[in-house]
Amino acid sequence: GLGLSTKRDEDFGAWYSQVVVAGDLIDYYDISGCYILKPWAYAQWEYLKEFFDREIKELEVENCYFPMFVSASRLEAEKDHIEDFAPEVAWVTRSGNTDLEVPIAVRPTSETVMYPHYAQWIRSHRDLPLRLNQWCNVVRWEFKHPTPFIRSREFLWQEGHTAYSSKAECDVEVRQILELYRRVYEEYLAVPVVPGKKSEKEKFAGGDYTTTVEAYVPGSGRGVQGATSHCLGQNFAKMFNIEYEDAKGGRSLVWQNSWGFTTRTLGVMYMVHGDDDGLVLPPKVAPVQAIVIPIPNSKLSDEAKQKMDEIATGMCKSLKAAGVRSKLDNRDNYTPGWKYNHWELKGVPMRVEFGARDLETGTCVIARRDTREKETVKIEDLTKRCSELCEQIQKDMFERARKIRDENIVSLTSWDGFIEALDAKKLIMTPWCNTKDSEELVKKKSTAESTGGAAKTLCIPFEQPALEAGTKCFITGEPATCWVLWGRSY
Ligand SMILES: O=C1CCCN[C@@H]1CCCn1cnc2cc(F)c(Cl)cc2c1=O
Ligand SMILES: [Mg+2]
Repeated sequence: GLGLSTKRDEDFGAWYSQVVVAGDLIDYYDISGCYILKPWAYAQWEYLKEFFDREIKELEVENCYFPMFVSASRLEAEKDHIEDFAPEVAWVTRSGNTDLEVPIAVRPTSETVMYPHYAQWIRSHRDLPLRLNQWCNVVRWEFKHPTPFIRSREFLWQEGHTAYSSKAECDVEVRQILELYRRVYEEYLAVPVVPGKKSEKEKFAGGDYTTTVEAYVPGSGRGVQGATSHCLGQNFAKMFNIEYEDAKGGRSLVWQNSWGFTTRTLGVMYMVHGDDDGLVLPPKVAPVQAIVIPIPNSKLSDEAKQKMDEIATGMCKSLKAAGVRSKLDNRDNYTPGWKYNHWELKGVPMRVEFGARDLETGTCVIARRDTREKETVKIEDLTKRCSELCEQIQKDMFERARKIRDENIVSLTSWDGFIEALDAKKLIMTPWCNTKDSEELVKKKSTAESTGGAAKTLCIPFEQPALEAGTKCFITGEPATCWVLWGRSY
């Protein structure tokens, strides 16, 4: 299309940087790693937020808001918790021309902001469970190459922080939230994900275990962590002395979870579904699902043109009434061709073309953005057809992405072919002994034997293929205890 000068399969990174601007999602900003989320992107974030917020409220989570500033003393409450994160903490050191006595950190995540107050608020078992969530921004001064939505120095997210009196309750909630993240990806973004458990090396070190939903980006062949739901165990309860008087009058530490998803979700969707003509939005998150474009021609009389406009306006009205988000583009300063290209770049799922001939035949044409298929329908059937197509397109986009994802996962039982598979943009399932050393070894070997970047474990899928007795780990030859998914990742 007019907007993109790089083809997706030519240079995926360059294509992506262009498509997020041509699709009117972001504008670049004069501070590296920071981006402006324009309304077309923000509306999509709101659809995800609306779904997730409604669902967590069903789970009796309450929203709140904590300050974005963290004192150094609190942030450094647990040295080893933050030592490897320290380089990415942003600090406020002065106001105006006056240095602050003590620098203040900008929240990179809110455990150290919230948990001193959890310790104050939770005194008795009657104060449990405590289930709080906040929708906010966080700042992490990343040094890896920034990528819009995928890796930025400030991003929007939700962070849930819950406290229970038993590990069993935590284990249940961790998976309830992870299922909501799976639905965000598979039901809203039409992106297939692999739910699983992070390895000891890849998990959140401050927690007990981390669960994740892992997506696959065909254009780069990389895996990408989609969202995380951690069981923190009692680690933070010990760190922040969050203890309570239990029903038997004894003292107990709480058990905690924390979970989050971010605006990265949108970037993953753009990468998975976009094409050489721009974004391709799943209807569930498309701010406009059907764009109506009347195509008057010069031979038409004024009253005929007027008639066309009235009918097109009527189409939008009845589409909206049927719950299809529609918009009329009857601007007279752009040609139909320009408009087709414009709305294709933005990824609008359906275009309704209404031309002079259609005026006589009482028809219009629906053009699908995902498959480019066109069909002519009677105007009185338009609304019903567009509603059906919203569901059909959503389903077809998901199925197509899942087929491509499944075709790009290979199984290997030895190191042979591992590098070739990575270089062929595949993810790799292998039998594994599940040790930190073996994961270090794969990282080292994949760095040494290829230039495309190291491989890491993405997750130990909850859906485990059969593991025959005596199966060996693909890298150490030790007895394998599970199947694990490897890949290069963002
Ligand atoms: O992933 C989530 C879901 C939502 C709530 N938080 C957890 C853990 C966050 C890990 N993490 C992630 N990044 C961090 C960056 C930092 F600079 C510091 Cl000081 C700490 C961290 C850090 O703890
Ligand atoms: Mg990080």
